[in-house]
Amino acid sequence: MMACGVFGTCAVTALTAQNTQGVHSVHVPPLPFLAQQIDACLEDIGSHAVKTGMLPTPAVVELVASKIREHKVEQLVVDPVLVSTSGHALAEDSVAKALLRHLTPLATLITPNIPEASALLGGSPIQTIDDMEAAAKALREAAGCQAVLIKGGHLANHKDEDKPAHIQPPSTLPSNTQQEESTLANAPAAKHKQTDAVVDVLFDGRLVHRLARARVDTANTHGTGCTLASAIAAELSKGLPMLQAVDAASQYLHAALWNSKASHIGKGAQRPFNHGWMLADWHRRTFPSYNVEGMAHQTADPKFVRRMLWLYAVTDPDLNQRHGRSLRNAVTAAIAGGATMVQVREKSACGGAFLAEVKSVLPVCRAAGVPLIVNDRVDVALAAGPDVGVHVGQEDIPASEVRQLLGPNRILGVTVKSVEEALRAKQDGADYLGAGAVYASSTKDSGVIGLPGLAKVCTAAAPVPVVAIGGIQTANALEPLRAGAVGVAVVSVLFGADDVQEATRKLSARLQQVEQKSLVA
Ligand SMILES: Cc1ncc(COP(=O)(O)OP(=O)(O)O)c(N)n1
Ligand SMILES: Cc1nc(C(=O)O)sc1CCOP(=O)(O)O
Repeated sequence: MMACGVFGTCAVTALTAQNTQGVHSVHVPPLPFLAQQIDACLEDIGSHAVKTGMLPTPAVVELVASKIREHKVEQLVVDPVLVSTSGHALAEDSVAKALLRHLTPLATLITPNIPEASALLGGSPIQTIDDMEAAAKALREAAGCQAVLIKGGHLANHKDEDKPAHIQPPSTLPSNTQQEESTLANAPAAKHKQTDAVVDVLFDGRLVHRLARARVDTANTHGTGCTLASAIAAELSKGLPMLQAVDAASQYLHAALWNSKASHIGKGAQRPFNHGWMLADWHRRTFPSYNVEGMAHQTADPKFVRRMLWLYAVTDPDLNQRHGRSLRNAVTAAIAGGATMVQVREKSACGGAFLAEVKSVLPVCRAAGVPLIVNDRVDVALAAGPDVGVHVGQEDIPASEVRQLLGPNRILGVTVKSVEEALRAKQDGADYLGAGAVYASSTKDSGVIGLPGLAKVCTAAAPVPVVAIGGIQTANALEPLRAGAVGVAVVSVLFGADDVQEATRKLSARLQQVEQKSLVA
C-alpha cells in the first residue's frame, strides 16, 4: 500500500478512494467532535491529499481550513458543495463566502459545477463552454487556488447549433487525435434538452483543457460530484500530474456510471451508482465509448487503446534481476509512477515461467485499469486471462493469424519499421503499431528508423495509433510525439533506474509538456 491518502467528510470519498486503488482513505462524518476526528484521520493517512466536500456552516469551513494548514496537507481538492447535481441549493450564501475566504486559497484544485461556479462568482451567468472557460479563469483569481475544474453536467440547452464547440481530447494526447475526438462535440445537440456530451473545463493556471465525455443516460447519479473530486484527490495522491489526475478520475466516474446504469438501487429520482463496479467480473467490464451512439464496447476500443499508449512500460527481466526486484514490484512501481500500459517481455523464459510472471502482474494491472500485453507469445496471453493482449514483431506469428487466435476484443500490437509494414499491420487487424527504433537502444540491437521514419509510419498508419520505441529517454521523449506518435514505449529508462516509480513519474511529467494545439489559455 502506498503512503498516501485521501480524507473526506463523506462516505463517497471513502468508497471512491478504495475503488480507485492504491490509497488508504478515511471517512469522517462532519459532526460532532469534528476537530478531533480530523486530527486523527490526517495523522493516520499522512496528509498527502485531502478532498473536502459539503461543509455545512461557515464555522466548519473555518475549522477545516485551520486543520488543513496545521497538518500541512500537500494537496487539497475542494468540492464547493453549494448546489446538487439535481439543481437544489445545498448551502447558504455565507458558506460560499467562507469557502472563498478560508479554504479555496489553500486548494490545489476546486471542482464547482456550473451553478456553483456562478454562485462563487457572484451570480455571473455561465451558458456556453466559452463562458465556462472565462469563469474558470476568473474563479482561479477569485478563489486564490491553483487550478479550477468546472463540471459541465448542468450545461443544458447550450447553443451548439449556433456555435459548435471544438472539444479537445480528454487527455494530453498529441494533436493528431483531436479530429477524431472532436466529432463528439460536433454532434448536433438536441434542442431544449441536455447535450449528448458532457464537457468539463480545467484551467490549470496556464492552459485551458476541455475534457469531453458522452453523457451516460442514467438516474444513478447521486454523489457524482463528490466521487469525481475524491477520485481526483486519490489520483493526485498517487503522484499523477493535475491533467492526468482529472482525466483518470473522470474516466473512473464515467465508467462507474456506465457500468452501473442498469442497476436499480433505491427509490429516489437520483439514485446511487456502484463505485465497486471494477471489482466484479473484471473481464466483462466495459469501457465507455466516446461515440455518442453508444457502440459495442471492447477492451480494444480504439479510443481506449490510443489513450493507454501514452506511457507504455515494457519490462526487462535482466534489468529487474540486476536491481533485485520482482516483475510484480517493477510493474507496481511503474504504474504508480504513471505508466498507462504494460508489456511483459521475456526473451528466454519457458512457457510456464512466462505465464506465471504474467499472472503475477495481472491483478496489479487490473486494479489500476492498465492493459496488460504479452510480448510474442499468443499462447501465454490466451492462458493468462481474457483481457490480456499480445504484441508481435515481423518475425513472429503473422499478425493476421494472431488476430484470428485472439478474437476481436483483445489488444493486438505489431512492430513496424516501414510504411509497407504499417499498411499490412493495419490490414491484419492491429490495434496499435510499435514503430522503432526511433533512437539507438541499449536494450535491443534494432535498426534505427529515426524521427523521419517514425513520422512516415504514423501518417501511413492513421487512424491506427503508433507508439514510438527504441532509445527513448526523458530528455528526448517529446520529439516522437511531435512526429505523430501517440505515446512512447520504454524499457531501460524505467527499469534501468534505481527508483522505477520516480523514473516513470519524471517521464510522465516530461510527456505532459508536449504542446497542445489550440489549448493555449
Ligand atoms: C511497443 C513495442 N514495440 C515494438 C516491440 C518490439 O517487438 P518485436 O519486434 O516482437 O521484438 P521483441 O520485443 O520480441 O524483441 C515491442 N516489444 N513493443
Ligand atoms: C523492445 C524493443 N523493440 C524495439 C524496436 O525497434 O522494435 S527497440 C526495443 C527496446 C527498447 O528499449 P529501450 O527503451 O531501453 O531503448
